[in-house]
Amino acid sequence: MLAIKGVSRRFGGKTAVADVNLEIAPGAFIGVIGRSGAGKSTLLRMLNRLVDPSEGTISFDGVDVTALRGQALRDWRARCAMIFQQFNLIGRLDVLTNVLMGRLNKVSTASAVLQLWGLEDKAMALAALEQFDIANLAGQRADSLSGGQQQRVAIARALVQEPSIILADEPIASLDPRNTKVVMDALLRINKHFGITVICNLHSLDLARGYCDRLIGMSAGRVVFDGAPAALTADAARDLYGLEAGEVMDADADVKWAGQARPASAAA
Ligand SMILES: Nc1ncnc2c1ncn2[C@@H]1O[C@H](COP(=O)(O)OP(=O)(O)OP(=O)(O)O)[C@@H](O)[C@H]1O
Repeated sequence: MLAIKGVSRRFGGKTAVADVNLEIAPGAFIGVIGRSGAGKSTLLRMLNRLVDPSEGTISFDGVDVTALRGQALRDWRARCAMIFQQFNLIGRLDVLTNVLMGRLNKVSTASAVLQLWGLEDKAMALAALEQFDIANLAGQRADSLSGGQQQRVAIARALVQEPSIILADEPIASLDPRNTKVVMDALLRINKHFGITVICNLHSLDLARGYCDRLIGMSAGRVVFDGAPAALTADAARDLYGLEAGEVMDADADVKWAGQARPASAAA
């Protein structure tokens, strides 16, 4: 169980996240939604300690992760893998080596520096690529891939970290609709097939409704909605997004997703 208690983060005089209290059960697929600047990225980045809270605590299975230092902090970051909008791959390296980077925390420092990967690690990395139908790209340079392929490599890299939680910060923001679906399906597969908790910041309300089983709506740093997608009425969504509502809401979204938890093609 991930427990966030009284967490706030200020940058100078600006409060990015204000007094957030949440409990997140293992195996959830959470969508964090809200307009630009609502505090979604800051919240996610605090969970794996890329940013430290100004106040409050974050604990996982009873361990205070806000107090971790050194190796214990590195171990937590490995358990709490992050996926970014811009993929964060090493472009000049091949796909397999990029995925193996997810094993860095599991091998000795000497092996990591010399990039001496064991057969088991390589097999694991290849298996992860196979999960997302891109094992055939293992030998290609990462920067020769399309955005959707690169994001699947990043998801495979996260998977070989053997994480308990995957944090995805706007993972589809730079992708076209076809690749958006491929990447969201990959995250759904990670969640349903491997039971890994996924917490995903999403700009599109339609996607959040379609893929997530719980939505956390943020506004001006505060959590203003927390519930099942079906509980987020069109009026509540308009309150959450204000002037951006038209941009993020499909006019027929309520109808489209009514009684349909997630896209059938995405089933694990
Ligand atoms: N490192 C920083 N220094 C100063 N201000 C920051 C920093 N990071 C975030 N902020 C501010 O905190 C607020 C919340 O930002 P955050 O990026 O968490 O929002 P967001 O909901 O993820 O927005 P977006 O959807 O545009 O990414 C914004 O006003 C932002 O300008």
